[in-house]
Amino acid sequence: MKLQFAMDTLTTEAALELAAAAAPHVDILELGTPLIKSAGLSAITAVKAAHPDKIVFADLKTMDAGELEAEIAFAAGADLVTVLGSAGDSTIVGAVKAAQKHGKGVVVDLIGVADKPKRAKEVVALGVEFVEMHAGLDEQAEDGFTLDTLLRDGATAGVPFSVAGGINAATIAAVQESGAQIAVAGGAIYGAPDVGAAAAALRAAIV
Ligand SMILES: O=C(CO)[C@H](O)[C@H](O)COP(=O)(O)O
Repeated sequence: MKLQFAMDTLTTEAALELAAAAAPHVDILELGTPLIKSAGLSAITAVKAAHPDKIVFADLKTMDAGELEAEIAFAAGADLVTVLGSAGDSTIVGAVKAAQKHGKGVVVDLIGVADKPKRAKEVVALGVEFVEMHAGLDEQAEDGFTLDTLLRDGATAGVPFSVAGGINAATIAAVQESGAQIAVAGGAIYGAPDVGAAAAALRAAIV
């Protein structure tokens, strides 16, 4: 299972600092949606330039204009971009078209989608690389939140998937057991006093 570090910060400088500390322990460096909104596409270029050996993931969460939004992120250096699963098929197909042009990939984020296994199968048939079984920061803060539903949805979808939803050192083993190809961790790494050590601990928990 690969480890993806979601850098939910607001400046390119902060992202570069986080990436430098975590990079030895992670496979994928994600520029979080707030970072891209705050710093712009140049943040993608800066992270890719600093870490050309890593997969750079631009969490665009595109809902419309799929081809255009994916195109500008790939041109800026992204290897993977996200489109929302609640977007129309034509938006996803547009992003896939841009990915094919650049030899890159599209990930569909299933945040907010009620029937995640059903939508996962549909979007993989449209040509996306994998889906993200995702509970966002707000959903994680709701009473009674648990990762279990996401893990069950991933296991039953029958397509390649990642999981994101507050994964930490205590829960990453369950993510791996669910069959996920990628575990996404944000707060557990960037919120730790020692970012490198936190990333290393998550890596060590993957068997
Ligand atoms: O995309 C996101 C929020 O929409 C986050 O980057 C994702 O949820 C991973 O961060 P965390 O591990 O803190 O949940």
